[in-house]
Amino acid sequence: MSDGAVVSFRGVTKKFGTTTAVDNLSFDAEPGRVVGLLGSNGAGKTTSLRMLLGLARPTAGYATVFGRSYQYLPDAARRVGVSMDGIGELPGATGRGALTTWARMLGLPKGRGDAVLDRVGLADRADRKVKAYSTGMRQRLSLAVALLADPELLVLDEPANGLDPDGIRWLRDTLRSLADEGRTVLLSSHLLAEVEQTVDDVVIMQRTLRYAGPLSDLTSDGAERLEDRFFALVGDGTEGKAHV
Ligand SMILES: Nc1ncnc2c1ncn2[C@@H]1O[C@H](COP(=O)(O)OP(=O)(O)OP(=O)(O)O)[C@@H](O)[C@H]1O
Repeated sequence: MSDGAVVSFRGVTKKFGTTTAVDNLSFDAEPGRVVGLLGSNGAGKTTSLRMLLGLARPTAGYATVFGRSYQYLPDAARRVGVSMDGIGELPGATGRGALTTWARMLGLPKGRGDAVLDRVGLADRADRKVKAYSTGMRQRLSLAVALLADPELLVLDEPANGLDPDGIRWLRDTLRSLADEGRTVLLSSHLLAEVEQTVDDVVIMQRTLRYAGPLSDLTSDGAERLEDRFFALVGDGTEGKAHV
């Protein structure tokens, strides 16, 4: 682990029966950086994030947050904000109601929900039922839940999915300002064009690690596009029926 890494993967492998979803994955996420975990559909991104959060057990290797396994990290639910399908969803509640419930569970003041609703641009739709939200509004609400406890690390699984161009720009600016505040953001995505304008560092995986480091090193300071480098590293989509 490098000194002070917020997230570390070391030789992480996950097998589901005879399928190897993740194979010997190692990388670090450094403080104050926006790190994009990139890969085609089925590359193992969500499985990797689930292992980081203690939701799946590695077959080999280990992943840590702030130097510890998530399940042994004191105050983990406050220090690590998570946006991932199936986590924090309360479709029968209103946006405000869902955040109030989560704030209570995290031992936070009730007003905290309104603060994050404002930050994600949902204040004027706070009293609508979540089940009536569009996909983009659900993404914003999910980020609001992740931000509730003012976490040092955000782990976001495909946060750009379902956002319109305005939403993508909003997400980019929001993630940048979160990193400027000293937070670390680890996000997964297969939307290369959006990621290219958002992240500082990239981790490209296709079951195994293909690249980890600054985006600028990969794209020769803008001379090459991320998409071209991505396909050179993972193949053209025929391997594992990749689709990006
Ligand atoms: N619980 C599970 N049981 C069996 N196989 C699984 C399970 N979870 C994931 N897999 C398999 O592991 C591989 C990696 O899946 P994963 O969801 O991590 O990929 P991903 O990169 O997040 O893909 P996507 O971009 O499509 O969400 C796939 O082949 C998937 O079918």
